[in-house]
Amino acid sequence: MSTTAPLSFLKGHGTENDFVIVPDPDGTTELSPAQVARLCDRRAGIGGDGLLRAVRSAAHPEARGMAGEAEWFMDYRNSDGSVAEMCGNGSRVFACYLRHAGLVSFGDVAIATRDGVKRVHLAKNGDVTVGMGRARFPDGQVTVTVGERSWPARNVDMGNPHAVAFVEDLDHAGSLLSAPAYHPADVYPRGVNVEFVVDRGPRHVAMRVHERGSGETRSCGTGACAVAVAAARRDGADPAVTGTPVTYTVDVPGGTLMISELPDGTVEMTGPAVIVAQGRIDPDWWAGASTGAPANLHA
Ligand SMILES: N[C@@H](CCC[C@H](N)C(=O)O)C(=O)O
Repeated sequence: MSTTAPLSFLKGHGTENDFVIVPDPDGTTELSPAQVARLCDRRAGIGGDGLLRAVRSAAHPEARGMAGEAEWFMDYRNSDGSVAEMCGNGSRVFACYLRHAGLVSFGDVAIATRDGVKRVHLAKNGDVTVGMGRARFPDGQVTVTVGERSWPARNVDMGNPHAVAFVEDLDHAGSLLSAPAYHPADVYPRGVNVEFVVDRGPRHVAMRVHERGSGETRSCGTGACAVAVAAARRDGADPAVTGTPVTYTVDVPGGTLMISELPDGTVEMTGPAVIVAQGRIDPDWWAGASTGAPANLHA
């Protein structure tokens, strides 16, 4: 069901991965892919790399089973309206929204996501730490290509799929206006997020990312985790073997994330998150957005 009622919204970002936030506690504002794309449109809408709908877990069929553990479900969508399993930066911004709205306090909060319950810690200095779960390394050799250049990529699953390519220069990834090609073509049946990585120093890397469903973004939390664990394995570091955590500093165009892999194999991500604005959607514009009237795209 699509709503025609005016919506309230907020806008927030984590290391400049930015989101439209739609509070919908009772789960009555189901958004179609076209409506999400309109809201995320940077010229004809509010603008964002993605959208976070905040629904009580008990009120959402995908989250009802997690309601005992996590009161709130993060219904994440990419800016093209597609659904993704998980969004790392989104989970930090989502927790920040819950605190901003007075729904939780600083400290620990559990959030239901399509990749299960995530434990988040909200520090008073603005940093937000998320327990991202374990990285998985699906089998398969992958090659990613941009223009004339190709690189071997590590296949990393952080709840959502990532291809991590170590490159000599981040500029070699080009403009990233379109999605990098990958081979074999059937390795990611539901698409993939592609990270390009260079070394900056000991356990310090920098990356660019092309996100499935959103294009190039200025940060990707699941991507930074995938990059950190891929870099650790490349560097011969495995906390499960040594029994000590391994931490990488990951620079993204929009800031810096700290990623730690713990001896139990779980990954933690720490970085800033902020709410920057709130408001109401104009009902006339929303009626047009809901009926599919043409938006003023790329005017
Ligand atoms: N920006 C996100 C990832 C969002 C989902 C991704 N585009 C996908 O389709 O898997 C993050 O911070 O993790």
